[in-house]
Amino acid sequence: MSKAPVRVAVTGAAGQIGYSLLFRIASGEMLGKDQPVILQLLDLPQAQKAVKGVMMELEDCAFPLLAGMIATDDPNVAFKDAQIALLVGARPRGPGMERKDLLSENAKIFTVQGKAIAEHANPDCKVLVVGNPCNTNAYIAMKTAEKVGRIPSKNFTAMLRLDHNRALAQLAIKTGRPVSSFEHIVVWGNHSPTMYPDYRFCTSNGESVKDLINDETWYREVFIPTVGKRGAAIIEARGLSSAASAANAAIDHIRDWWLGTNGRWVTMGVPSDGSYGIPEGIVFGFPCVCENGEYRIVQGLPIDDFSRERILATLNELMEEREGVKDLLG
Ligand SMILES: NC(=O)C1=CN([C@@H]2O[C@H](COP(=O)(O)OP(=O)(O)OC[C@H]3O[C@@H](n4cnc5c(N)ncnc54)[C@H](O)[C@@H]3O)[C@@H](O)[C@H]2O)C=CC1
Ligand SMILES: O=C([O-])CC(=O)C(=O)O
Repeated sequence: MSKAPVRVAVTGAAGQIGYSLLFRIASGEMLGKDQPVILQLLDLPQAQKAVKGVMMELEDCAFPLLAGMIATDDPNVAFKDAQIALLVGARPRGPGMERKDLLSENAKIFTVQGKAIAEHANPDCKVLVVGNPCNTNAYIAMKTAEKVGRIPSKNFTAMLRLDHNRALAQLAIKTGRPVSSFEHIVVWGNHSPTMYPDYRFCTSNGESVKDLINDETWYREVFIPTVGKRGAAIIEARGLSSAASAANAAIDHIRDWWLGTNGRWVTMGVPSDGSYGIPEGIVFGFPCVCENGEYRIVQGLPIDDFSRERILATLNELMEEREGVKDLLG
């Protein structure tokens, strides 16, 4: 017997990430090739015509797993009974803008959507915030939802997976080894240039990547800034922010959370439970493993002086962002 469809809400459905994301969800790449889905698409009133166009193309793919879809500009309708909510819709960064510039503009969206999720979504809804600044937007949605109290706070996550994937790609290029040979990369902190891609635990076919590369200057002066500033480099090159790679990372994040990682580490932005001294509730990139639809922060990793400094820098930025939205949260 076929499985009951899973309701997946996607905001910003008419946008460039939406255009890469929706087709892959409908084809089964996110929840599995035997899992039907119903897409619940949210966008602004002025984007409804474009959403209809995307739905026409989804129809034309004749995806066997696409069990239904709706388009709406009402968050209460979009999140109704959703088991997964992908919050993509927000204004993206243009050339020369930093993520901070987006903070106040996009923050309001996430109070409205956090409340709508809390009131209408499935009580175990898994939320991934992609729209930037994604860590703080996830924090805003979580805090707003906490006032209603139906959805566990730990279900509000932010997308650090693109940074994780970017770090893997840079290591593969540097060593000439396949991406699939690497394990145990971590990207700590904020999805911003302060993030800390940490290769100290990373192995390739069981060998230490740090020893293999054996070049601390490359690590500190090339690898870390290349990964941290990759978003800006894409904007510079394309004139638009990353979209297909962002959609791919969103698929990876939810797929691993939903189906498990078999012990592999993945980076997820999750509300801190106090691990590694990160204040509770701050949405922070941590190494996680996923099993049975739950994630768990990998514990007990040693933090040396350099790492402590980097982790504190990205934490301080997140604390400032939190301070910046305090008034919105009442
Ligand atoms: N966390 C990450 O790694 C990444 C995050 N991003 C972020 O993802 C977001 C979306 O990027 P794109 O798809 O390229 O942008 P886009 O401008 O192409 O699309 C955004 C869509 O969101 C819609 N939208 C705006 N406000 C909305 C609201 N209140 N409710 C529902 N829909 C709304 C717009 O109408 C538009 O259709 C941006 O914030 C961008 O910075 C992008 C790449 C990576
Ligand atoms: O940099 C941006 O604004 C888009 C983004 O988050 C990324 O590509 O990492």
